[in-house]
Parts: sequence; structure tokens; C-alpha cells
Amino acid sequence: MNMAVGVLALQGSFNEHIAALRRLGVKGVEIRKPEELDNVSSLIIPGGESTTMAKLAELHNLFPALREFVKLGKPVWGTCAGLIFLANKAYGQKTGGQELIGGIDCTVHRNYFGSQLQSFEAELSVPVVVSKEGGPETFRGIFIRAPAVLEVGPEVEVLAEYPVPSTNVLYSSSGVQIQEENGVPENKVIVALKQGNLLATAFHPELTADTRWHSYFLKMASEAGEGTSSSIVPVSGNLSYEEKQRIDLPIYQ
Ligand SMILES: NC(=O)CC[C@H](N)C(=O)O
Repeated sequence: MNMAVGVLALQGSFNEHIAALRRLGVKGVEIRKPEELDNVSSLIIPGGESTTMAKLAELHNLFPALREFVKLGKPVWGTCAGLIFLANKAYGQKTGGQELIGGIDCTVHRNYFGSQLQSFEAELSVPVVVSKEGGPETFRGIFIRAPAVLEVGPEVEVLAEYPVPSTNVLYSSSGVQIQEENGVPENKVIVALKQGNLLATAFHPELTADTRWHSYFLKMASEAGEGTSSSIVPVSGNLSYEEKQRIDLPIYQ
């Protein structure tokens, strides 16, 4: 049985993820209902606005199915708001908080880099996506009202960090200086991480023409599917009108 990559399609940049998968010849399936998760073997949670996305997920009764998906060890990648969904703990929530899926043993600050106006782009050093056969040595990260990860547990693999002025150093509720406590240099925050089959990036690879992060996730997904009956579904045949429109989405270079 072949299985496709699901993309949570409640809000945010899900079309852009589907377009990036399509560029790699892989079919992305929009997920809006819990039962639709049965048809996919891996999932991408796009960037957007995590409170809105969480409210919509609640409305569609998606949280139990999403948590089960994670619990079963199926690969999930969250970009930006998607990272917030996958964190076990979040700061900077609206009153009353929002539901999270959880799974990555980390604490995320929802709007660490400030408001929409403080959005920025930066070249990141990301050894896991750099090809040994050459090509660019960095990845251009697009940070839009981006979160950052401030604390990680021992099972988390840090894939990329971003330097910040030491005045940005945050303290936990108990007054402990978070970065120092975890041995992370005081002037860096975590912007890409992995725990088992869960991957998270604070920036938006789906808004660039660079598909290296999507390839990395597809590799994770196919490795997780090895020995089982599921594998990634290639897209074949001509593009439908809808798919063509997606591929033609503007790409931020
Ligand atoms: N671009 C994004 O996904 C922004 C996420 C945003 N900080 C939030 O809380 O939802």
C-alpha cells in the first residue's frame, strides 16, 4: 500500500508545502478531518498563526487524531506555527493558552523575534541539509513573526541555531537563565530541531525555491516506512489545473 504525505490544511502555508512536494515529484494530501490522517504515512504542519490553527483543529476535533499520529511514531514536520504545535511547552500564549499536539521535549517562545515587523531572512548553517556533493553551504531561513526554542530535553537533536543579542536572553518562570542551564551559548536560540520522527523548523522552507528541507523530511519519512508496507507516493501524469496553480505560486527567493 502506497501512502502520501499529508499536509494539515486548516490555515497558513499549506499550498506552498504541497507545491514544494510536487516539485520533488511527491503528492501532498490536504488534511482537514481526523479520518483523513488514515490515508497518509507522514504529515507536515505548515506555518501560519498557531492560535487560529489550533482553534480550527479543535473545531474539527483533530487533536486526538494528531496526538495519536505522533504517538504511533509517524514522521511529522512542523514549520513555524507547526513547530509551536509540536512543542511540549510554549511561552507567549494568549490568555487561556492554546492546545498543542506536543511530542518534542522543548519549550518554545511563540513570538520570540517580535511582531510581524521584526520578520527577517538569514543564512543558517544547517549541516544536515548540506549536500556532500556540493551546492550551497547554508540555508536561507525566512522568519515571519517567528518562534524560537529556548529549552530542549536530552533526546532532542539541535539542527540549527541563530545568534541573538545577549539582551534577548530569557529567564524561566523560576528565574533560571534558560540558555545557560542547558549549556546552549547565551547568545543563540534554537531554530531547527528533531526528536525521533518529529522535525521542526522556526522558519519557512516552503516559501523558498530551495527544497532541501523537504527532501530531508521525505528521507526521514521513507526511512520510517522501511520494513512496512507504506512508502512515499510519486506523482505521475500531467498536472491538474489545481496542481498547476499551486506550482505557479510566487516563490520568495
Ligand atoms: N509564521 C508563523 O507561522 C508564525 C507563528 C506565530 N508566531 C504564531 O504564534 O502562530
